[in-house]
Amino acid sequence: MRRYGKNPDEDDIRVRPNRKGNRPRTNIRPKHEDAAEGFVLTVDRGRLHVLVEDRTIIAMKARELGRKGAVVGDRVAVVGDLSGAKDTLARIVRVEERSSVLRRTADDDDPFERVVVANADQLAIVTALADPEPRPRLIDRCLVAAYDAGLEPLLVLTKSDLASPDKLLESYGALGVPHVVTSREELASGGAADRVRERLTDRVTAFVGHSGVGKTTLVNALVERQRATGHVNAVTGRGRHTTTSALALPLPGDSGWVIDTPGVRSFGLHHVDPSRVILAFPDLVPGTEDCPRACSHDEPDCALDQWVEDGHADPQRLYSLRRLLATRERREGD
Ligand SMILES: Nc1nc2c(ncn2[C@@H]2O[C@H](COP(=O)(O)OP(=O)(O)OP(=O)(O)O)[C@@H](O)[C@H]2O)c(=O)[nH]1
Ligand SMILES: [Zn+2]
Repeated sequence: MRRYGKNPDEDDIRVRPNRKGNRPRTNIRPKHEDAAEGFVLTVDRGRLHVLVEDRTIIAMKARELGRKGAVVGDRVAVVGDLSGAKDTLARIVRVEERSSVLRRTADDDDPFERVVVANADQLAIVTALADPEPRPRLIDRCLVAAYDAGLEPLLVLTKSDLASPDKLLESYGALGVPHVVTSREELASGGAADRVRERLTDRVTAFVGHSGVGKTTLVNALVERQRATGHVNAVTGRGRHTTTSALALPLPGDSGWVIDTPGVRSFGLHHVDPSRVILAFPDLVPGTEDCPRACSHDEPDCALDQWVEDGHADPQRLYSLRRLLATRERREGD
């Protein structure tokens, strides 16, 4: 986490080295030098549950944060009563710079984007092979959200005791997305959790999935404890938006974080920029040089068609990219 100058006589404007080595950035020295570092575990009706050292404390946003909110996965600076004792309330005075931001909109016509999880580096997309039936469009939309946010996707296909994963895996073959297949038997033996955990080591992984796919069952197996009830907000009522509060759970032995998110019916992509999605297809990027300005790569003048026809890349890759991009255009519902 960031450190600030120890000498109070130092200039107020500090230049901090930046990893990319370009534009130097200035930072006003923050007021709360004595603040503790915290990690947001969940948000419950405006109250944030924050891990400070080994205690979970309840905190609220300080007014000085303005409209900027803290979400699950955020690294924050907290002041006030940090004892974690009953009925104490600390204040979050700063939200540290995020390494990633997973967003969704309630639906595609909704311009209001919600930050779902901060600082995740992987998105586990949980899909049942049956009961409920897989929804390839929802998977595609989650993939687009992952690529847009710079998260590595992981397909977790549950309930293989009910149906074969072959057909689904075939349609994702060209995308090269890593996958894990689990079944009821493997859940019982612990094998499923072991294999999924291998993919989670030392990472922050957000789990998303449609309701009923077995996400909670799997997450509980991964973290080896029953989740305390009442942490995750439920649907607030008909016609209103579902509260999207996720819950961060540590993996055994501090080997990473699982961030469980409430079941989703849709994954709005209003905010997605196609020029970021193509970055997940580095093999196709050189082919976009002759594209018209602001090409969506899913339009008649797109240069990728000719480029792929000339043999520079696998046509299946372009097909997959187009399929993903098209999920932004169509209505949701399946
Ligand atoms: N046959 C079979 N059933 C499973 C498997 N994994 C989970 N289930 C069952 O699927 C049902 C739904 O599982 P949950 O873990 O509650 O699903 P969820 O995705 O968390 O759903 P929500 O809580 O609604 O978000 C439960 O009855 C589980 O016992 C599996 O691998 N095979
Ligand atoms: Zn193009």
